[in-house]
Amino acid sequence: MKITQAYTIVCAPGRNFVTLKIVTDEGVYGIGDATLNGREMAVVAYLEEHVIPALIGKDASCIEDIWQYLYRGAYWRRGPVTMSAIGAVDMALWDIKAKAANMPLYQLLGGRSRERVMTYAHCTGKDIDSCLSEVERHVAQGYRAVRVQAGVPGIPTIYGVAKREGERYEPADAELPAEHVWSTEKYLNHVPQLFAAVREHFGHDLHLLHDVHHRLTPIEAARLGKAVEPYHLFWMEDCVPAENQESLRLIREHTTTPLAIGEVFNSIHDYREMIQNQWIDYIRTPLTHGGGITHVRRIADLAALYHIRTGFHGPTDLPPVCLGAAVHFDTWVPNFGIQEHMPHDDLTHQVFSHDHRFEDGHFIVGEAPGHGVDIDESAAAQFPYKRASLPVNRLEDGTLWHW
Ligand SMILES: O=C(O)C(=O)C[C@H](O)[C@H](O)CO
Ligand SMILES: [Mg+2]
Repeated sequence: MKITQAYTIVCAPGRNFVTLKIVTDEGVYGIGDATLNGREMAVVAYLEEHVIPALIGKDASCIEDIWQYLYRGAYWRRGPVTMSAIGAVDMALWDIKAKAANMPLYQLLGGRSRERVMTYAHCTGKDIDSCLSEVERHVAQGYRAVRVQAGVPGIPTIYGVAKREGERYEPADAELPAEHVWSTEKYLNHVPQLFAAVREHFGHDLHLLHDVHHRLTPIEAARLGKAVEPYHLFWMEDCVPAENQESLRLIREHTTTPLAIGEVFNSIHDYREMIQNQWIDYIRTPLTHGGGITHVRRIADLAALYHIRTGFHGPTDLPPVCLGAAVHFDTWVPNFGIQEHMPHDDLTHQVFSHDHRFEDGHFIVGEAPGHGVDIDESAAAQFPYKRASLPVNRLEDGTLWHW
């Protein structure tokens, strides 16, 4: 089964998405996601200039060899642009293989390990009270797990909190990066109050998650982890930027709050030290940014040796293609933890169809061959690309701060 054609489709039904379509001489095609939020066109250029020309004529069934060719065979390895490009190819090839075998992807991966996939929703509010209403709304929809983020008194804008009540937040909310102000002290004093209020109103059965978006130093993260221990979070996410993996050791030594990390990691090497030292509890890399199913499966297998589970990134900036493939992966992977779920809006669903369904806080995988997601190219053409950027952060004295 030879690859005869491959091309990218860039569209912005509400926000930017990059899709790779690979077509074979047998008429079977596959779809892969190449969306790297705020850096979309860098991946398009990498695919069009360096990957697609090398794919034409290759045997689409040789997923492993093509992966090795694009990764091991490249002088410049790793990094989000390269790994997202490889991820898109890999996802499309698994889609093709599963369609050719007339199987849903999860069957090809090894079959189901569970009936349904637990998800967590985003609950945000400008203050604690509006956050509590959002939690109530999501619990009424059936969610068993919620990520809770609230505005902090004295900080004008907090990333990850919707601008208006009942809305989603948009990570890439301006053509050029907006500038936010950050105060670690105000944040650290406020978050424990938020979780105390949520536990007081909703009891102890609901799973609670929180995302720090890399804003803390290791000792500050240790302080936050300890402070929220009475509210037993499901996880505290991305509490530090982790170029230095060893920083997780310090946090781990101080707190029993479980730690999730890695939505910006792209390779098993970004995790190796922290997995082998058991400094984390959940891996976050989505299939797109981690080189696809072939590579993320290896990270998950390494993690499983140390009781570490998956908790894939799934905001609206990852399109239904990535989410659809993730639902198959989540249905199969033995060490599944949870799946992030930020529902896409109607515009996105005009462009992408999917076969999985959402029920009672869970995803149920579909039975259509492949990963079950397709793109309507003429609908996509109605929504052209628009440059959009994530914000930057400065401390109150103007110092540029971490993501
Ligand atoms: O969903 C999350 O956990 C996020 O942190 C969202 C990210 O900030 C967003 O995807 C950045 O593109
Ligand atoms: Mg996050």
